[in-house]
Amino acid sequence: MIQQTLAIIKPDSVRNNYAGKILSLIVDHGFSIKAIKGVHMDTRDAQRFYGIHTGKPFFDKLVDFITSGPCIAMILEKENAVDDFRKLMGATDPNEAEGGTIRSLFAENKTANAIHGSDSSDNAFIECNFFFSIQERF
Ligand SMILES: Nc1ncnc2c1ncn2[C@@H]1O[C@H](COP(=O)(O)OP(=O)(O)OP(=O)(O)O)[C@@H](O)[C@H]1O
Repeated sequence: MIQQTLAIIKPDSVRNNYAGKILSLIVDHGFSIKAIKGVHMDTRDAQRFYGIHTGKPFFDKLVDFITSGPCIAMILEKENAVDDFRKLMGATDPNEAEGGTIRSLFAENKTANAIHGSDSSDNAFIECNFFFSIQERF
């Protein structure tokens, strides 16, 4: 089934000049970039985007990090996009990420971990609409 997912190249990747390499990996793995834009989230945006993690011990650090610089937000499309992109990202902690994944190659640590991808098709729809106005539901 063709799906869309929301990806964010996080501020550490932009700062480290890894965005181009990450975009190439994404395209080489068969994802079409349907929409793309630079975003610099403020604290309110970040608290809303990561609302599900409110109250967790890492929440404030996560909000500080994601607002620390510009990101690149994208809608990616392909067959089975949500799960396939999670595989391409690798585990949240780069020390546990499988070789060849974006996080194994480019993440610094569990907070500065290079990339975000939606974790379900329902969340993909919500997250794509957070950054872009989309009509069609995949
Ligand atoms: N135990 C933790 N310590 C520090 N940061 C964490 C921890 N767990 C999650 N995070 C941060 O919160 C983000 C969202 O957590 P989540 O569990 O949704 O991870 P993920 O699905 O692998 O990553 P993402 O949502 O960014 O795609 C993670 O990417 C990471 O930066």
